[in-house]
Amino acid sequence: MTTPKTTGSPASTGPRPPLLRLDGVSHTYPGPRRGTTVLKDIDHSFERGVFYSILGPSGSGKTTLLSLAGGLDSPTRGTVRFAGRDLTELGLGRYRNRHAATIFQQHNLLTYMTALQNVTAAMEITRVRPATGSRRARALEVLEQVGLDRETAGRNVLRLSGGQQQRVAVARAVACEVDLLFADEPTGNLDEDTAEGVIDIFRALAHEQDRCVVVVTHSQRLAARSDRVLTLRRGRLTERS
Ligand SMILES: Nc1ncnc2c1ncn2[C@@H]1O[C@H](COP(=O)(O)OP(=O)(O)OP(=O)(O)O)[C@@H](O)[C@H]1O
Repeated sequence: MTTPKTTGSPASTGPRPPLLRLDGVSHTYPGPRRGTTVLKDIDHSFERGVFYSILGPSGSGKTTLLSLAGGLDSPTRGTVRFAGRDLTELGLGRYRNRHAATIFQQHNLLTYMTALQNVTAAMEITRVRPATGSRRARALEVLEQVGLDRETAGRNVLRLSGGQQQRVAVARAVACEVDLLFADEPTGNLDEDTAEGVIDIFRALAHEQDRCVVVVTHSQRLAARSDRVLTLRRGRLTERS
């Protein structure tokens, strides 16, 4: 998947906009009185080639931030821009199908499909054309990378353990070859070795394939292996120097 090189008029020659830019982003969930404001006036850029982690206490709004950045919801105030284009103008569905993949805490796998079919179906939606071989072959390769062999790949996802389902979700997002990959606690259900393997994949996506990877986590270990550590607290996002 490629990022549009320019925005605005074809004649524009200014510097390239950030891959993802949040400007004045605030988010309030409806509720009694004025509702609950979870995110407050967040300004931040996410760039290619960088693996970010976002830490923060439970309930601080990490998942909310990820859902706005991943185009699953729109902020109540402010803008989210992909390569300079407002997501509402680009279309959230189009953004999710072409440019951003999210690994959810609940995996969100299609439960009537096998692990392999979950990966190939997502590749079809994002129109991935592997450099060599078929989508099926590429899907099996990525599943293998996350430690799932052919036999496991051919099983219905409901017949997999929680950790195996999590790995299918990681493989599905990786195989989509989009510019931005978001993940909510992607190593939460995994043993140490498998978790390290998943972190290795995220690092390689950022550093070798120039993608942007943003991971929400409670794991200091994962954060220590990311390039930039952000902290969300009381609705504000700050970067650890
Ligand atoms: N759909 C919703 N409607 C109303 N309130 C919500 C909704 N989703 C989340 N919240 C509230 O927003 C706040 C932030 O939730 P969020 O899930 O973003 O936090 P988090 O930092 O990801 O938490 P955790 O680390 O426990 O997963 C919480 O107080 C939560 O109860």
